[in-house]
Amino acid sequence: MRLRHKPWASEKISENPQYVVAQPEEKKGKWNEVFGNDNPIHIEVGTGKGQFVTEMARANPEVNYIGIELYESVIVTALDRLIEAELPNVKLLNVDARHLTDFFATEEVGRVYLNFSDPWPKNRHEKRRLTYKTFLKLYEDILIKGGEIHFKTDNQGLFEYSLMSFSWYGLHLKFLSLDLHNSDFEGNIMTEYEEKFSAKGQRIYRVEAQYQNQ
Ligand SMILES: C[S@@+](CC[C@H](N)C(=O)[O-])C[C@H]1O[C@@H](n2cnc3c(N)ncnc32)[C@H](O)[C@@H]1O
Repeated sequence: MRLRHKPWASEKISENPQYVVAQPEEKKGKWNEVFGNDNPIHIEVGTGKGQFVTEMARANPEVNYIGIELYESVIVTALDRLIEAELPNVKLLNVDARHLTDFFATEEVGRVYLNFSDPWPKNRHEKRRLTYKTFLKLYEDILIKGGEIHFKTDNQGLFEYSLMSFSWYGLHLKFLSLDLHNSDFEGNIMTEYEEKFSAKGQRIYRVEAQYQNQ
């Protein structure tokens, strides 16, 4: 993700706490109160400019979505999208996913989406990959029993690594596709990166990984 310095982003984010939730650690264990219903909560880690969470929220009003993004200069575009969409079932958090357990209680999250996560191809950066074992432990700590990670990427190396990491952790792999756009998967909602890479002819890989802790 190419980052552009946007000095006004911080102000815009703090002016819109109904979309980019301020002090999210105070909402830990209370997200259903924030949304005002008992619907499941699905999170996207590394949400970028927010197309996926916004369109998922529009398509699935019975699910609450939270997009998590580290950079203000990126999340501010997702914020514009949410202001425009006026949907009650989607929020954003401007936080580092390394601290997910500060923001969500045990079994508070129904599903984790990882879309086009940064590949960090160098071995010495393995720990930064969002499918590294320490992240899988964080997701396990906040997901419902038998919860799932739904993962899409165009990056073959990251996909192979992630399949091994999921398997090593004991997750059960389902609906594995090596070419999502030429598969029988229905209802795919594209992310910004997915649109960009598939337009260049890149294949999209997808898998669902389920924790075996029911
Ligand atoms: C390659 S972009 C993909 C964006 C979007 N999911 C898509 O498919 O279009 C990855 C995003 O993940 C964010 N990200 C990476 N590590 C993160 C972390 N530890 N916590 C929160 N966001 C993170 C990056 O800032 C970047 O915006």
